[in-house]
Amino acid sequence: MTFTEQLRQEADPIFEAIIEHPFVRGIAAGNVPKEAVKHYVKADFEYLNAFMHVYGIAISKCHDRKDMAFFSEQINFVINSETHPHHNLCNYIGIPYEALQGYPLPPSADHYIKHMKHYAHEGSLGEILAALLPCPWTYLEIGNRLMDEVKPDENHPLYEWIHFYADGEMENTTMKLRRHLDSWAEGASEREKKAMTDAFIKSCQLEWGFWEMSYNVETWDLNPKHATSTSL
Ligand SMILES: Cc1ncc(C[n+]2csc(CCO)c2C)c(N)n1
Repeated sequence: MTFTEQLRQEADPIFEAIIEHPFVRGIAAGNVPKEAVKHYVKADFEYLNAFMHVYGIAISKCHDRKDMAFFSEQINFVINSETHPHHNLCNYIGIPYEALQGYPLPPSADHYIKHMKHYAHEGSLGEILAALLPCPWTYLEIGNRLMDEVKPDENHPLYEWIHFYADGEMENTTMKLRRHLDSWAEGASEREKKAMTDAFIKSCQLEWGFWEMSYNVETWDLNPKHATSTSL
């Protein structure tokens, strides 16, 4: 079994919990509560900014041009393409995308980006890859499962969202990250493999937490003053 196959096996209960999460079930049924979608898009816009920062730091740790090119292509993909599913969600709730940008991250999303930035600043390239991988991998599996289960037609309000994540590009990104991480793991010590596993499993849990945060419209209830600026 490859290293990333082992990671996937260990994280299986979390992947299942994500697929069964009420927000994801709502995407399947085309009836997610609009407040939850609004909360998700606000947080995800900022999450994607943080994700690009992490890719940028990953580039600074690469020695190989092929790896630099991969991360730089991914930054382009996030800027130019990850906006499509957001536009689909904005159309679904009838709110312009621009109105949902520049908000502070709720606690669980804040935790997730700080977790990734921790590995970006303190970790090896292997640890960064492990922290990043659940992002495309969980979405790829959501997309594939919803395509199989729902087989949405163009009248489904979240048709584009589902198609976007079930698309070959998501598979491609996931496979490239996996291959890179698998080859890194071949030369890694037991201690580093443990750190990479920890980074991966926590990112999977934080992916679940992001759906939960959106569905429950989580806020910094007890400390509103500190929630007034984006905390990137
Ligand atoms: C919380 C959260 N997790 C994952 C994604 C999906 N996603 C974000 S960036 C990216 C490209 C990776 O190179 C993908 C697939 C999301 N939108 N929000």
